[in-house]
Amino acid sequence: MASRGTMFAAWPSGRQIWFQLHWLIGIVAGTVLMLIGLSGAVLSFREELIDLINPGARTVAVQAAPTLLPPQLLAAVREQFANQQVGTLAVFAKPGAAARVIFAPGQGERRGDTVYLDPYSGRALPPIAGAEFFEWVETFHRWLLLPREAGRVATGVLAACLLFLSLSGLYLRWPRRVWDWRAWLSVDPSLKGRPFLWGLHSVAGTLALLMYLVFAGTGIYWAFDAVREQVDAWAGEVRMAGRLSRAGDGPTGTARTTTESTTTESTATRPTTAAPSISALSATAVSGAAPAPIATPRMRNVPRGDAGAFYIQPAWTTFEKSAQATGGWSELILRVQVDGRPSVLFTWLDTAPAHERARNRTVVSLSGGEIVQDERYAAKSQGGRFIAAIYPLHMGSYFGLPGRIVMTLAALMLPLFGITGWMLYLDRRRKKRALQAERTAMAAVPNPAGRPMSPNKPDGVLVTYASQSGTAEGIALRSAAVLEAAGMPVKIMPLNKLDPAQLQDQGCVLIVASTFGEGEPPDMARRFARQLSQASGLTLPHLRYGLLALGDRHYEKFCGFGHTLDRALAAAGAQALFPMLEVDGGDGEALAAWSRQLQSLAGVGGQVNDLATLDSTIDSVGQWRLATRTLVNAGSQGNPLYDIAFLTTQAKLLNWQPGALVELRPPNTAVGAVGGSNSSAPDGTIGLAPRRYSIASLPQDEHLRLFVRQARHANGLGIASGWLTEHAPLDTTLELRVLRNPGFELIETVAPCIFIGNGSGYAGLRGHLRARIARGHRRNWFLFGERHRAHDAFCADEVEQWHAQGHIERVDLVFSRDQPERLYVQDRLRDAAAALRHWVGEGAVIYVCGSLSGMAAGVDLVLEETLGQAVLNDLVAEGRLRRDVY
Ligand SMILES: Cc1cc2nc3c(=O)[nH]c(=O)nc-3n(C[C@H](O)[C@H](O)[C@H](O)COP(=O)(O)O)c2cc1C
Repeated sequence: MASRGTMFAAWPSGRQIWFQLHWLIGIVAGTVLMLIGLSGAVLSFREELIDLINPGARTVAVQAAPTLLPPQLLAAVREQFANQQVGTLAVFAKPGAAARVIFAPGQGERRGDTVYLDPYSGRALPPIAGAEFFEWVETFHRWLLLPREAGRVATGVLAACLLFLSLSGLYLRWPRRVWDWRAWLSVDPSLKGRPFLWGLHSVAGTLALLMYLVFAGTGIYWAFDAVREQVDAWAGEVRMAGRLSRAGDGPTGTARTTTESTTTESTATRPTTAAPSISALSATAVSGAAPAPIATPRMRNVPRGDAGAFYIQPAWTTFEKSAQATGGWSELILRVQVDGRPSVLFTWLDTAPAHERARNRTVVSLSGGEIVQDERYAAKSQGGRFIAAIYPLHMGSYFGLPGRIVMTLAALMLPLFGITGWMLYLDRRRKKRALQAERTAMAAVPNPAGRPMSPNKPDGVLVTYASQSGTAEGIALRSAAVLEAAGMPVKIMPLNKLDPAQLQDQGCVLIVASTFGEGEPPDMARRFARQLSQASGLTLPHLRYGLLALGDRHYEKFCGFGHTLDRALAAAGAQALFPMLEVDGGDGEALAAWSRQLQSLAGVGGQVNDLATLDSTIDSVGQWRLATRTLVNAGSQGNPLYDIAFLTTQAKLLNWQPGALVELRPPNTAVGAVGGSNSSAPDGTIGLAPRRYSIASLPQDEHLRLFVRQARHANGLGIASGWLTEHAPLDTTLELRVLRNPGFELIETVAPCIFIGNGSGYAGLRGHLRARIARGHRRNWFLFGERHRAHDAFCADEVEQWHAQGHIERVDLVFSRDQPERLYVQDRLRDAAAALRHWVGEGAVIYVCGSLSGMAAGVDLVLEETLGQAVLNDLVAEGRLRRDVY
């Protein structure tokens, strides 16, 4: 058993570690990032959406009269909202644009109310709808609805995760043809399954990479004080005390627009205004240390003044003069500062600002009306401008509307990522679980012949695999199990545990290798591939090898790595046991060919059912109760055939595709019960290896039905079939695994179908027939063989009834021993050659289920005779000849 230990994966390579981290972080953080992306997309057009919901609520009809100036507006506010403290007042030069007041928050409130004012009269406009929703979205986007500090760190960590995912994703998808744009940006829509998802995921990632780096970088900047301070310091942006109260420029600064600043990119010049009337407000109304109108962590303790309570006319006049001297303003926010010397802070944009955060800040003393600070965007250093651009870069508004659209699309793509990433992960997990089950099954199988498992012995086989997502590994494991079951000494190990030089010691090696990237080896096999390409003096004259290459024909280099291996082994003098087999997706025919090769290598017959379903994948595993068991061929010359039904209490298990298989492992007691033993099992099988049967029912039947032929040997009944048909008491509960059977699945088509089979093969055909009938497809031809009508016509009643009802167009039941000469399915098919050609000409799909040697081989021959090899090849290539034979 020592050789089994080598089945487990070797130490992962650096690339595999990156991959593991990528999906781990992707799964953990990706889900929240999806929501952050969605909320960001909603916020990016918040202003437009609010205007859409509230048409005209933030603009009034343009009048010839001048608009009120801030002192007048504040007076109007004071009249209408006597009990409220004004936090900030925003005014806009754009004609008709409403002014906006944000009041200081009340006790226990996070944010004060927002009121829009008619700029001509100062009258409060009706409240706008939807603002609260956007605030909620913003709270989620910036703090995940957590308390601010904790939320800020949490979003910062998520931003760091996004950065990691973007960079590791870039590394993992780095194409070999770096200069070919297609390698980076095209995804073939004809790909299916995992390759398609992978393509979508990586191409979308490439497209959005730059935007994600911006999202992540800006997010990290806002989240962590230390980072921000460091970046500010590099940029030479030293914060002055007064700067702490910058309106609308909080540390996170994003999406402040509705409440504190504006995204308007208006270049409108300020309209002509009349001389302001002086507010009658008294300077004695100073309210000292009012709570911060809009508290941000760093602003919390800075006292604020109630702007409405101050006589700000002198300060306004000074500001006006100063701003007009440099061309005027397009929008401004004013706030009274009472920490230290009372002053008014004007945060404002020029008439043609570079972007929404190209702000100027002017602080004017309240008492003397002189300028205390005047910080102009135009005078900022490169570093200062860079810091100011962080928010517009995050929003995309730095590049105007196109930039905003691009960033919004990138944010919307985060869910696409999350979903494709999750799908890839779930697919991988499903495969991993299936593989784990295979490994466990392998580990449980005793060495049947009791021989030492030395692959170095001439009759020993080394099975090795190169797999990215588990398909090749699964096939390798099942291949090894099959060879073991046939009594061959087998050793299995992944290719990353092998050194090309080690092959010199092997007599026979079977390799199952998939292709990844662009015709490249899977990650796990890169080292081996590199060593092989460098091993110029490698000679392997004693080695015989069989190669199964997995790939997808939609890729330019179909089975590229398989070909690389094949060439290298041949060049080293190794002998191919058979020409390399290529598997495109779940190509049942290629796998059946591999199965036959395994069978001939092992020198056994009768095990092809296990082999032909090498690429099966598990749909479900669950407990089923053996409910009924009926002998359906009493008096037959053949072995007894039982119709067996299982029931389950778990409704979710009632889910499979027609053509699916069920796998069961008889309990240990079955060996004793049927009187067999591992080593003496006459069919070369090993005791408790799993057995597979076609499912004859559909999920809507609410039971799982099998037709099981009881195997009889000189020393007793077959272990599984004997247990199932005779020894297992009714109501026994056992675990069944339902497996997909890709090579035999029903094709969804209105084209005609021909169903050919014999014996217990009826089970596989019955599921298909039932499904076709349920879907209203009547162009079905059923051609089936058994021995005697008197005893073996177990399916005749229902099939003839379906025929009479018109569900099956043509039925041929062939009873081989009911007439003097033996007559089989293939003979009837030959007689019906003209009809066969006609049906195939109409696009028919042919399903064959039943015995391999007796029936399927004969049917193959007739198909070739009747249709010709070329048509037969086409049928196989198009997946129109589907077989489940054993
Ligand atoms: C990202 C990616 C790249 C692939 N590149 C190729 C290729 O270049 N040539 C090819 O024939 N198949 C290619 N395939 C298809 C795989 O080889 C195929 O799906 C195979 O069954 C995977 O087996 P595994 O699960 O053992 O890795 C690619 C699949 C993916 C997901």
